[in-house]
Amino acid sequence: MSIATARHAYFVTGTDTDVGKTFVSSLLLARASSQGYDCFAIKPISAGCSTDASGNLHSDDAQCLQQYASIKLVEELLAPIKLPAATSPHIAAAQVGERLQAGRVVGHIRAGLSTRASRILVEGAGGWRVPINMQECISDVAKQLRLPVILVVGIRLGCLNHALLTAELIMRDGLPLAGWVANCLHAEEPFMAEQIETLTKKLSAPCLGIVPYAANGQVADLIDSIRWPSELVSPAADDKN
Ligand SMILES: Nc1ncnc2c1ncn2[C@@H]1O[C@H](COP(=O)(O)OP(=O)(O)OP(=O)(O)O)[C@@H](O)[C@H]1O
Ligand SMILES: C[C@H](N)[C@H](N)CCCCCC(=O)O
Ligand SMILES: [Mg+2]
Repeated sequence: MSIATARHAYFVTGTDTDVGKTFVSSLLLARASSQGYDCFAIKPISAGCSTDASGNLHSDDAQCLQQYASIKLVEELLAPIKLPAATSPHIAAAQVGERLQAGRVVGHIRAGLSTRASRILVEGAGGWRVPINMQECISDVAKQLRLPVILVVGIRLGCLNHALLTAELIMRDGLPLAGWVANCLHAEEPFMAEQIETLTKKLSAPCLGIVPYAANGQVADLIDSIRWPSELVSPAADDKN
């Protein structure tokens, strides 16, 4: 049974590509689903898609997000732009003779956002300043959408600089940083606790969770390691937002 509450939508970015944006988004969706919320995620630009036997492009990220969503979007809303090359979106688009435009990407996302749900995520592509063409970045898409941002920090050497720079740019771009997630990419990481403590002290947004390394890649056991930003306020305020 689903529960109807206020609608909370977030743009999910990361300190880099491969830091766990899809993994953490899946976890948030699994948590929202388990709590009875209607939820889904959109992956507006998928680069590095495989081609199936019928010649159709397939986005692993989109399929993963769809698996944990309680609302199943049609493909055109779930993953509107699919590109074969596993590289920056502007290069992947040029490879197929296309040029992406932030305004058009936003149009696709808005179509998806018109679907009714109370918990929604939009997963970026790579990090905050990844180009989608030579003038615009994925951050311009987030800016036009005016969505609060969730920053996934892949905990590894170098993440402090990447996280602090990204948070600074998100705020300079005028968007609220709704929270950040420490995602443990490795089972063992020297000074992991110290790195997370540093981020907790230096980032001016709440830590939504410390997601442990999942040796089996399963998210089901981890849904209590993370919170939606809306859970940090009282349940009454949550419904009014
Ligand atoms: N906490 C974790 N435990 C175990 N494996 C993880 C964890 N977080 C991420 N991974 C794995 O790391 C890889 C990269 O994660 P993911 O695909 O979520 O990154 P991403 O930031 O979404 O990348 P992209 O920029 O391509 O969208 C995946 O194989 C994922 O399963
Ligand atoms: C193909 C990859 N998995 C992502 N979807 C796109 C990553 C773009 C990174 C660009 C960069 O920062 O150099
Ligand atoms: Mg991803």
